[in-house]
Amino acid sequence: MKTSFPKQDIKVLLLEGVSQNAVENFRRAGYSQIEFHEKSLPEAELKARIADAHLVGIRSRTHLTGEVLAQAKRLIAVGCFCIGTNQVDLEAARRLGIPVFNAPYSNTRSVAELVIAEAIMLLRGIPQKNALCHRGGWTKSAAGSFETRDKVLGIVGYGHIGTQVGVLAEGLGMRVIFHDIESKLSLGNARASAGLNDLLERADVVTLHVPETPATQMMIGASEIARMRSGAMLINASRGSVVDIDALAAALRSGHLAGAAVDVFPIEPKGNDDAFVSPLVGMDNVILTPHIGGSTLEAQDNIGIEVANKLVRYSDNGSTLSAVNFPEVSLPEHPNSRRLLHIHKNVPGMLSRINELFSAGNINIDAQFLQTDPQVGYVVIDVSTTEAQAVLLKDQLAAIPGTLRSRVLY
Ligand SMILES: NC(=O)C1=CN([C@@H]2O[C@H](COP(=O)(O)OP(=O)(O)OC[C@H]3O[C@@H](n4cnc5c(N)ncnc54)[C@H](O)[C@@H]3O)[C@@H](O)[C@H]2O)C=CC1
Ligand SMILES: O=C(O)C(=O)COP(=O)(O)O
Repeated sequence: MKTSFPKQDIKVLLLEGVSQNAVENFRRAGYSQIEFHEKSLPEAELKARIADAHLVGIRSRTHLTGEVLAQAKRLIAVGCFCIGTNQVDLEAARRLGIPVFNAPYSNTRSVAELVIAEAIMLLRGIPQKNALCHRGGWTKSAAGSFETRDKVLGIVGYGHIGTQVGVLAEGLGMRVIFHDIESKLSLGNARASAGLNDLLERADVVTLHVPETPATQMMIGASEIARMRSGAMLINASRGSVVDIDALAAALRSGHLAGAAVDVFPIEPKGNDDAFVSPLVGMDNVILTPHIGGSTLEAQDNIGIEVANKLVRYSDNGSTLSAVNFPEVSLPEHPNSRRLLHIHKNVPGMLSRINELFSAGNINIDAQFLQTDPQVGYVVIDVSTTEAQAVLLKDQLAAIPGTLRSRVLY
């Protein structure tokens, strides 16, 4: 499909070492201006690089704040090559008419496998035994070592990852309980707990799989940790903001908790050359991993394809299917029509003002797709007209008060 704005002029900015599959997908789709960075960029450089980018791809480390997005004058869409979208100011993006996409499933199995491996390791006391062996020590003892069979695994956040952890844990013979703010179908023999406190009081191992939201910030603080069973273990592969890390360190030091596995931190290094600092450093009974829950080659390769495809589809066709902050429109192609996009504030009378333009110009609408959310309306209009007339219509559409964006797609 030949787009009205030439694809070779569309600048794609990819950060944080997203999979080369993404680069290849963009190239295959005809995009040639691809700027690739292995790391996230310091804020000043990010603002400079994003200023003329049309599509940007990030992972969990790059913060697209309202201030950064305000610099991105040409940005048409954001791709989060991960699950979490808390690093993007989704409201600011929506107000600017910028849809944000992510990969909601591709790395979930990788996280679930890591969590199960960690549960086994923690229950056996392997982190401290391993550390001691490396220092020339030897603790051949069964004290503090347990099988997973019959132990209670408490899952906080029973979504895509939490449910998979539950299924794998039941395969090992664990008893699974979960807590979620939504009512959820139990898989296998898993049972909903009577609330977070009930789960904390009953579980031998607690694992966190909630997104970062205002409600989950510091969800596990000193008083929640105090409720956990003496000798219990905590696994956090969700977000660093969910756990009060100082309270966790104190509980591990005092021996109230026997161990922990932590993959995500309140402050994480920008890239592999930067130092990692945490109150948990140096504790033998803690497994520390550098936010690699979703970092397997399988997951990253699939995410590269999935998110690049979503960005290409929006850029080529206007489809916003599975956008996380935007009305979702999935569109068939009408190659013999011209396609116009109009993104606007969702205020009364907008559609009639749009349609007046077409009837005034005596232009037949071949197809029209509209979706709204409380803030934004997104309408796609396919019309039989010349390119020059489509450009004129785009300018007229842009002049309607409340317009956020208007484009001729092809
Ligand atoms: N360590 C890593 O590399 C990775 C970390 N993650 C993190 O894991 C999180 C979870 O991922 P998914 O399971 O795919 O998300 P999901 O959206 O499928 O599941 C999250 C669940 O948490 C529940 N929830 C939300 N707020 C809650 C609250 N206040 N209390 C209790 N439950 C609550 C939701 O209802 C939902 O069922 C992501 O948001 C991301 O932050 C995801 C992938 C990789
Ligand atoms: O998918 C997520 O939400 C993750 O936390 C993984 O983030 P990453 O792509 O490894 O920076």
